[in-house]
Amino acid sequence: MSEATAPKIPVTVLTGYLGAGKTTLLNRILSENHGKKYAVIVNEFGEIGIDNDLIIGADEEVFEMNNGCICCTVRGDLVRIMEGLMKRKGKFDAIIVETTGLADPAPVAQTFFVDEDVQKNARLDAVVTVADAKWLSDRLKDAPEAKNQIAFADVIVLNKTDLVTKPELAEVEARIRGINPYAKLHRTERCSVALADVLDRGAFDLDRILDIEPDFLEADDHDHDHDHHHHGHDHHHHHDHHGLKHYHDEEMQSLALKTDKPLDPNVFMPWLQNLVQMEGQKILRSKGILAFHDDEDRYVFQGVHMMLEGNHQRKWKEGEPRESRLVFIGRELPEEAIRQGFESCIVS
Ligand SMILES: Nc1nc2c(ncn2[C@@H]2O[C@H](COP(=O)(O)OP(=O)(O)OP(=O)(O)O)[C@@H](O)[C@H]2O)c(=O)[nH]1
Repeated sequence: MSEATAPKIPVTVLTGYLGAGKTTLLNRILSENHGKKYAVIVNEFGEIGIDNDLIIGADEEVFEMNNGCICCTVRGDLVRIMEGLMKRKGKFDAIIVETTGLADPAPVAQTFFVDEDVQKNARLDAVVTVADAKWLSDRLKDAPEAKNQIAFADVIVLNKTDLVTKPELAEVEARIRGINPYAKLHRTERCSVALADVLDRGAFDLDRILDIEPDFLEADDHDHDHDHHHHGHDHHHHHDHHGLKHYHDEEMQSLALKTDKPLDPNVFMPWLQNLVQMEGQKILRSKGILAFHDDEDRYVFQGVHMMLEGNHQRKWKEGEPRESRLVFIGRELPEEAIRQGFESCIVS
């Protein structure tokens, strides 16, 4: 097939606020028996890549864009990775981009319309937003990214229905519908949706997006304004690319910890539980891969506010450095206390 008539590769943008279930959905997609080859691009907030390690699916190629939101700077990265993938066209059936929970999906979606090379070869199939039934209502009050993620969605996976009552679920669904009445919505536990409900939807609706963002198709250059808005006590950073707004929550911090010495599980687990119990309002998200003393298996933990989950994931591989890596994401993180607490869990 000639370049001009070759079908464009569908791209699914997977978004949703911190801890909503994006990686859970991605893993579900990748581990199904779909017979397709996906390229996955992940973008993480925080200095140490942990998500990359939590994505299962041996066959997929995972490209990592680290540090920061997919926005003015990281978008260059996205374009570069996309261009690299296009050179290997035919090797992939589809591309999935998992954004950080703090990314505004608008500039990501925009890349597929304003970058000429990308636009020639790929088409945005759908923006799929995972919404956390337990925490979304709170985040709609204090995180503009969360609202934009809902507004831009073609498909919404309203996840963690197990953590809320029926009336709470109806309430959060009504809030979502107030922002986006159009998206197809699926209520899920552990993101259990049929693949066909999220992939190859042909759902991205440019006209609707132009209603929300009239300047969506304006290619931006480098002269963006930076101004600051105060939303209540929160401080957000707002770029205006010829009218296309996207936001950064400048109070959001990430704290990464690392050690190559083993941790004592009998000290670490109570410390972590106590920490998220006490500071779970400020710590929105935590996760880590841990090497415990006298333990042949890697331990993975995940936290969203004060809720924690953890399990042994697999054996440490031969030659793999037995290193513990953790990240805490939140506002006003008690950094010193966290560092000291962590140090005290190291077996000396
Ligand atoms: N109770 C409950 N927990 C869930 C559900 N879905 C996912 N989780 C848990 O929520 C946590 C976060 O899930 P992830 O899939 O890592 O969320 P994410 O959106 O990729 O997180 P970030 O990439 O850090 O923003 C994990 O501990 C999951 O096991 C659900 O339906 N119910």
